[in-house]
Amino acid sequence: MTAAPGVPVDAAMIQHWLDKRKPGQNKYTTQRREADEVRILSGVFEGVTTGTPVQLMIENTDQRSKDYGDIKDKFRPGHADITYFQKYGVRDYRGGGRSSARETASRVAAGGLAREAIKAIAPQVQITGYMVQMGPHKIDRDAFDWNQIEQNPFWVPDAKAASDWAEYLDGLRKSGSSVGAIIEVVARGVPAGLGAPVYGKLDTDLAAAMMSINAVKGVEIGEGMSAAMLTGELNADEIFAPPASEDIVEIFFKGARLDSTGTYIIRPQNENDKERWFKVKDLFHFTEAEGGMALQVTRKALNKRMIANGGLPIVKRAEPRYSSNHAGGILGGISTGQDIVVRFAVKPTSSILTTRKTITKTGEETEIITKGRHDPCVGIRAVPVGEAMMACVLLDHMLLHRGQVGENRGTIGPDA
Ligand SMILES: Cc1cc2nc3c(=O)[nH]c(=O)nc-3n(C[C@H](O)[C@H](O)[C@H](O)COP(=O)(O)O)c2cc1C
Ligand SMILES: C=C(O[C@@H]1CC(C(=O)O)=C[C@@H](OP(=O)(O)O)[C@H]1O)C(=O)O
Repeated sequence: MTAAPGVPVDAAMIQHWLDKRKPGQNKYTTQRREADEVRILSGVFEGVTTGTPVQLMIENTDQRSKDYGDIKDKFRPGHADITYFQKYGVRDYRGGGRSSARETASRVAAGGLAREAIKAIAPQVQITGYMVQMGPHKIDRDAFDWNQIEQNPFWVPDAKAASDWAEYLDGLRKSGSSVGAIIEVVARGVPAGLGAPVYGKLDTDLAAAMMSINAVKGVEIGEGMSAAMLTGELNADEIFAPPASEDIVEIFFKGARLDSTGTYIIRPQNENDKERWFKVKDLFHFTEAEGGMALQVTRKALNKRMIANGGLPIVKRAEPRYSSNHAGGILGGISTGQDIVVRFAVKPTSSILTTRKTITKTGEETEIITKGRHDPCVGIRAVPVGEAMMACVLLDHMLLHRGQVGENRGTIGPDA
């Protein structure tokens, strides 16, 4: 993939996300053991992207083709064996091969890099995925807790669901069956204005990206399919002016810079006054601005010391408020500034230990059971994959937006 030049990145940052997806971490996923260790082959020099293509490598170390020996002339119902044969005329039975979700490791690696690049442009953006349904079992939205997501093997924001699902999936797994799931991915802090009319819609690209993940059979944005049941009044996300205390103050520090230790060196307008130079360590999210660095705070959080240290304040109106988010953060293909909410459904794993009817390559009817090491619910490991696709699409749209309109955008307020 190609990222903008100057994005700080190293293998450990990418590895963090790969570790969320890698197989064999608990009894609820495939028992294939892969370290999924990433190596950066090109495009990064002295800890930053150079702007040339970044090539990453993850090796397969635990493939076991012999597991597929029994089904080498048969097609697994629900997997891609039959369509690959119909298209290419070659039955490569060694695991899923090109159709295997082993490939999703590379998506997560790319997503790790995309996250770092997004951080450099819009540090407030947070992308989080979680499961909202496994088979017939839904989470309790009233019990939603962001802090729970990392605390259980299913990435579920509801502690009770996590323990109920553990028992449910264990039973299914032991019986040699599998089950489908729904994953929700939310991007918070995305600025309004990403996406373009007709051919470059943000929702079109997000839907395509999510649909391209193995086993995905449905994608929804915001209210999604349920919008069909609403009236216009119920679906309207009503718009309100934000309170003045929420106004954003952008403070520009002329000549400020980030030093090699990750410390922001801020200096007052008077360059000779060395006494008053001060250093700020990672407390605030500064962004690079022409001739210095800028910091955005709410009017409420504005502190006099920032101005005393040479910051030049420009007040911007806060974003409009909405009564609800049926739109899922996208209207007319363009982000509204609200949370971007995408859901996708994955089908149950097709490689199961229960007998199913199928045919052979030569057309005889037969039966099949699929042994080997398979995920009883692919939804679990699809969570980091969905997050990665969200990151890649958002980064693409941030760069497209910047290419077309620069940093300008329509600001709602008295001067509009
Ligand atoms: C993270 C993840 C893990 C998966 N693990 C398995 C698996 O262990 N066994 C299997 O048969 N399918 C698995 N799948 C699904 C197959 O890759 C997928 O069904 C297959 O490529 C056919 O493509 P389609 O379902 O998109 O039409 C997994 C999918 C994902 C996203
Ligand atoms: C290896 C991974 O998942 C694989 C996805 C997969 C499939 O059909 O999609 C089938 C299994 O592959 P194999 O039988 O070759 O071990 C899973 O283990 C991975 O995600 O890294």
